[in-house]
This record gives sequence, C-alpha cells and structure tokens, in this order.
Amino acid sequence: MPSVLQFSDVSVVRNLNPILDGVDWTVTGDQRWIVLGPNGAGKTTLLQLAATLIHPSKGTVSVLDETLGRVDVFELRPRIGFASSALAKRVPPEETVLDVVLTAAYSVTGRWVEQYEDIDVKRASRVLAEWKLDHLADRRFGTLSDGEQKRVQIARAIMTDPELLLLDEPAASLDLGTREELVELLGGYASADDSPAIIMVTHHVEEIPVGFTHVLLVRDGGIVAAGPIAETLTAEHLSETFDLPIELSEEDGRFHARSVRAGRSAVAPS
Ligand SMILES: Nc1ncnc2c1ncn2[C@@H]1O[C@H](COP(=O)(O)OP(=O)(O)OP(=O)(O)O)[C@@H](O)[C@H]1O
Repeated sequence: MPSVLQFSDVSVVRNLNPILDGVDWTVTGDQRWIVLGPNGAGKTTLLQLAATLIHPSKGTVSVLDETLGRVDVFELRPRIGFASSALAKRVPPEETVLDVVLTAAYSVTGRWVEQYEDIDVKRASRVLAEWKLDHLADRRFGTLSDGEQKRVQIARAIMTDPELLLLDEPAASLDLGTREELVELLGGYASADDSPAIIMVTHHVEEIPVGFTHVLLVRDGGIVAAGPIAETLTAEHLSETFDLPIELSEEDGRFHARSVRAGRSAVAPS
C-alpha cells in the first residue's frame, strides 16, 4: 500500500525552539491514525504540515506522493480534507449549513458568485444526511450548537472526497452524549471500505472511535511510540507520554484511561 504521508527527520523551529524535532512517520492509504499527546506536544503542528499549511524547517514531508517545497500546494490541498476549529472560525456565521459544505467544492468559505453543479449539490446533500445534518441544511452556521458545528466541519472536509482526512480535536468541548454520537459516526466512517486515510488529533483515549488502526504518541515535539493501536496504545506508553502513571482499559474497541494516583489521593475526612 503506497504512503499518503511521509515525514523524514522532520523538525519545525519557532523562535529558535524546535517544536518538532527529528520526526519520522509514515501513513499508508489503508490506515486511520490517532495522534495523542499532552498540550503543547506538537500535534497541531504535525497536522499543519500534513495539510501543507506550513513547511518543515528541516527534513522532508511528502503528502500524497508530492514533496513539500517542490509542489504547488494549491493543487495538492483539494485532495486533503481538514476539519479544525481554527478553520471553522473563518466560516461566516450567516452562511447556511448546505453552503458551508457546498463551498468546499471551490475551497472557499462564504458563498459568492460561484456556480455549483447539480452533482455538487447532490453530494453535499448526501454528506449532510450521512452526518445527520440534513434537517439543518437551511440553518445559519452561527446558530448551531457546538456538536452540530463540529459535524458540519467534518461534512465539509469530506465533501471533496479527499484522499487524506485530517481532524484536529473533533470532539473537543462536546458533552458526553454529543461526543458519543460523534465518536460513533466517526467509527462508522472510518470502518467503511472506501474511507480515506485519516489522522485524528485528540487529548483523550475515550475519543478514539472503533475502526482506527494506528496511534502516534507525541511529547515535547518527539515521538514516544507509533504503530498499531493494539500493540502501541499501552499504559506504559501513555504514562511516558503524559508523564503520569496511567491505567488503561479497553472494552469493545473503546478505551478508558485514569491516573493511578487519582484513586489514592482522596482527602481524609477531618
Ligand atoms: N508560531 C509559533 N511560534 C512560537 N511557538 C509556537 C508556534 N506555533 C506553535 N508553537 C509552540 O509549539 C508547541 C507545539 O504547539 P502545537 O499547537 O503543535 O501543540 P499541540 O500538541 O497541538 O497543543 P494543544 O494540545 O495544546 O493544542 C507549543 O508549545 C506552542 O506554544
């Protein structure tokens, strides 16, 4: 299976500090990766490289067989779906949900004078239905709940049938029920035979949907462990990643983690 993403000895330096340092990582088309790590570890920076939004300070990044620095990124970007709250902030709040998804066909936010083909409208409507948003098609984006906005971001990212889908913390700030609904939808999408390679950044193992195959654990701009979830997502690796003794459990493909110290730190009644 050919790689869709290849990092070779990649470093990103900001203000003389390496925020990624010597990263080697390969993602193939049949893999769905979780990127997990503490605040400031470098997760979003990894996604920005994969999304061709930034270039490495050192090393080589290849995306969909093209090497950053030697390719017109504007030709590459339509092949990549990217959902993040930073992108969502650029969506005009008065835009309808249907138009937020539809405008992905032209890689713009905010409908202007573009003429959309019937096939684009049909695809947008199908994607909205798949993500349980069809009843909201005519609603203004700015009036949606957080959970609905997150689903619209993902629907927009997959509108163009990308070869690589990048999701930056899609379940952040969601309540339990809304998170579970999203994790279930993501699991169904990731498990489908025709789904693209996916890379999803998260802070929580509870947000890992079934159907994801690999995990990259990052800390301080470097990789702690990378590989198939079954072998790599271990209490030992998580403890090293978060610098905390962590207990991990798994049931039916879903994970739960807690600090081992948490249960022992109860304050005795006076
Ligand atoms: N343009 C920049 N200039 C200086 N420092 C930066 C810049 N971009 C990111 N950083 C720093 O690099 C580190 C990694 O940032 P990044 O956003 O990739 O981490 P993250 O793992 O996504 O964090 P979080 O989980 O908090 O979102 C952080 O310490 C951040 O402050």
